[in-house]
Amino acid sequence: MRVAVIGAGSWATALAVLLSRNGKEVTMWARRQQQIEEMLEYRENRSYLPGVSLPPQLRLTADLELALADAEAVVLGVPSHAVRETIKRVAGFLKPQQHRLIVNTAKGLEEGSFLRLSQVIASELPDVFRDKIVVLSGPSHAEEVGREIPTAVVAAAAKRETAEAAQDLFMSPAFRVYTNPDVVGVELGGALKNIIALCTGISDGLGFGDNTKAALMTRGLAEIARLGSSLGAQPLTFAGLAGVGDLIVTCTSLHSRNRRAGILIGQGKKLEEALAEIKMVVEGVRTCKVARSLAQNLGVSMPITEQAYQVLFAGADPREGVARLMQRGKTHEMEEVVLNQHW
Ligand SMILES: NC(=O)c1ccc[n+]([C@@H]2O[C@H](COP(=O)([O-])OP(=O)(O)OC[C@H]3O[C@@H](n4cnc5c(N)ncnc54)[C@H](O)[C@@H]3O)[C@@H](O)[C@H]2O)c1
Ligand SMILES: O=P(O)(O)OC[C@H](O)CO
Repeated sequence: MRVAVIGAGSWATALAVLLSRNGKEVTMWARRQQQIEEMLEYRENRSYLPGVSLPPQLRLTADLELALADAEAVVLGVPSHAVRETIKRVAGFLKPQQHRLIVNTAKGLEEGSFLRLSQVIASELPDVFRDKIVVLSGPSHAEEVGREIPTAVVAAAAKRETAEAAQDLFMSPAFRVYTNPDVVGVELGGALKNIIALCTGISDGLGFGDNTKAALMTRGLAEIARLGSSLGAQPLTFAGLAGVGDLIVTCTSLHSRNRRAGILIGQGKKLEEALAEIKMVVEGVRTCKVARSLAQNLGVSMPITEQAYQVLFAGADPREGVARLMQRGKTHEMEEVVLNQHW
């Protein structure tokens, strides 16, 4: 299968390398010609994925039409805020008979519309492409995938054949792909865990310990599942790779940009300073704003997300945010379940 990878950041590059190694004919598109020149010169994406060689057969271009010209699968690897403008441009070159798979790999929610990214993509494409959209998510840092470190992810699509086509495309000895029909849950798990990763980073930056991190991750997963279920996700999905799996990797890995940004904020840096230092996209920041509004609109309780919002956008002291979480009113651990039973 011929593949166009759209974007040339860390994740797009790691996936383009993986697909090339899988024997696919891959063209990777970057919006800046200068980045293409750099990658052509060094056969390495030094800015976003240093230390990983670009296979000689991987083609590179800043010409979007050329990238899509003979592709059958399109893999979108741009940040969430760029998904709509990118798919709008891509749409102009898509042909229903030729382009059989549209894979989104970004993790986020659209500001303003509150849409999941597969919904954003669907809204910009003719109906004939609806069943070709797949979401690839799960615990997968580019730095490790680029080095062929064993990784397992999940491909979610409304149609089973579509998810299986993505599974066939990406599957390799070091990259195991499961399928899942729950697009809503897989997308929300991938997007919302970034907020919790910022929080565990803040906790680490404040000098708190593993107990605090475990509490944030566990209660974070509870509020992810609460919002997800209210939006139609299957609760069990949050126990899978796109849920707890991605939460674990992002909250504990040194590769995580969200966690690293959180550490800097916990150490006293302003949000803008932290983002400038990380340089790469920190999706949890925008997602926090969107998720907080969604939760408020739906009447869903997300106390950790609320405190993250206060710290990121309202100038709250992170230490006081943790104190407010610790001193909330008493509650059951499984309140949604327990309150509906005799106990
Ligand atoms: N890095 C990972 O390990 C990883 C793993 C899984 C998923 N993701 C997701 O993939 C998405 C991309 O993340 P990343 O890590 O590759 O980011 P990155 O910061 O490494 O790279 C972002 C790339 O997008 C480009 N870009 C920025 N604005 C753009 C625009 N308006 N149009 C087109 N291109 C634009 C940048 O020039 C850069 O090349 C995110 O949603 C992230 O959550 C990342
Ligand atoms: O580096 P992060 O925090 O953006 O996380 C990247 C991926 O989502 C991990 O699966």
